[in-house]
Amino acid sequence: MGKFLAAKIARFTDLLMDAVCMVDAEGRFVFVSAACERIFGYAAREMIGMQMIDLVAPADRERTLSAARAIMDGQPTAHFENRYVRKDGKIVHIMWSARWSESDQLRVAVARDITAAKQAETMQSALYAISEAAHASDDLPALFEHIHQIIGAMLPAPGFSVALRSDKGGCVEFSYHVNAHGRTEPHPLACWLGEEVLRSGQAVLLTPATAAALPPALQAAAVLPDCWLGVPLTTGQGHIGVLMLQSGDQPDHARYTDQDRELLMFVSHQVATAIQRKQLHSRLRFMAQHDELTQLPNRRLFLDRLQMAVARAQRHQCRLALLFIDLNKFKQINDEHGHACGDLLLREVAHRLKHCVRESDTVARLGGDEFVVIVEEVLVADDALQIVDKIHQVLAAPMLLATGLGLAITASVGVAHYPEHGADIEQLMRYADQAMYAAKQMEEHTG
Ligand SMILES: Nc1nc2c(ncn2[C@@H]2O[C@H](COP(=O)(O)OP(=O)(O)OP(=O)(O)O)[C@@H](O)[C@H]2O)c(=O)[nH]1
Repeated sequence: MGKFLAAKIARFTDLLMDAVCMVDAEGRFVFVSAACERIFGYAAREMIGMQMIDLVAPADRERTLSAARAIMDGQPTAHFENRYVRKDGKIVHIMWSARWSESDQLRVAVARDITAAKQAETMQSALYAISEAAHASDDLPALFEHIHQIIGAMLPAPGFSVALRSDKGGCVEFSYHVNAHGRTEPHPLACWLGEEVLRSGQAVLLTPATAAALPPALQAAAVLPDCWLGVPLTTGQGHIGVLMLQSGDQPDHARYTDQDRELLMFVSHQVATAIQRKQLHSRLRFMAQHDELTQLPNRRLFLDRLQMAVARAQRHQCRLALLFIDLNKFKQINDEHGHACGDLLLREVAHRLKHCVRESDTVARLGGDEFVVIVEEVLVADDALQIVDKIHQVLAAPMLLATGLGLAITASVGVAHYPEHGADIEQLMRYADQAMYAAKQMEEHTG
């Protein structure tokens, strides 16, 4: 090829969508085609003489240097991918094909900007991962942790919060909150951001440069070197909450950009749907396991809990007590004051029974006016008897119902102890039921 033609071709490389670069043995750019300015943001004259590695994103430097060494050892590379930091601080994803020219002592490389394709791929896999997480997570806290991991793989997210619209009013309640130091109280800035995003329904990007727009009390906090990004969680029912990221003390190029905001907005729809699905699932599960009137565990959940409590007591060789409680003459209350008044009384009884035991013990409603209590870690039989006394006392205190009526009620209580009165749940329940029946007989004779 004549010298004249070669010079012409060199000029045509400016037309290429891909960039052509030449790097010398010391790793400095000696030639860059015009496309480099579009991809890297530096003019050709600025790039010439720069160390190639200085432009590579720090996390990819080691990998890039070892690929460069392999190329210089005579192994041409066709699809090497790494990330560069543009002059404006944005990250670009590049796919390289490169070869070492021994005679020219130059590495000749063609670079393709694959950022858009990479982002689409990232977004696609994040959307898929979020919908998978909605199935794989047992409950909302587990789902939030999953979502934190998924979003943390796309964007820096040492700080991550999900705040949901409170049932009680228009404001937000933090359902998940982690910052770079672990789980702490939400920062006042996070609270403000949550309210602001929910109020406006718009994404908000807070950087130290935008701190002046904040309420004066928060401005000092926002001068920290980190960025905040909040996006609404939107479903068909409107804005159900806010997703917030906090960058932590990151170098400039790791701060959030408008691109990140768009990415998070896009993903947030999937997150909102996943949260809503999980909330609905949790509500359905709660309804299947609890009594609608008193919100206490129902018979099914009680049987599960009793089974587990007996297994635990067996394993640790400790005791437990099972209390069967049946209200006395409850039918009369219904008959004299009406069913609605009976309902209020059952609710109040449930509330009082719960206060007779520890949080870890179970109070359940078997149906009608029958309640049960599982008391774990009972040391001596007397412990359970003290609880029985307490139950009689709390029920005897008149219950001021919403109707203004004050009613007192008594109950018959039967107690079964594990292991003395039964080795399994059937035996224990039979014993407690009989003991309760005996107590009722006694009550009827004496009362
Ligand atoms: N208000 C209300 N009443 C209920 C509910 N479930 C069952 N009942 C009523 O509870 C009453 C239970 O009657 P009984 O088993 O005879 O109980 P009791 O009147 O306390 O009789 P003793 O236990 O022998 O003292 C019945 O009248 C049922 O209709 C409920 O959810 N709400």
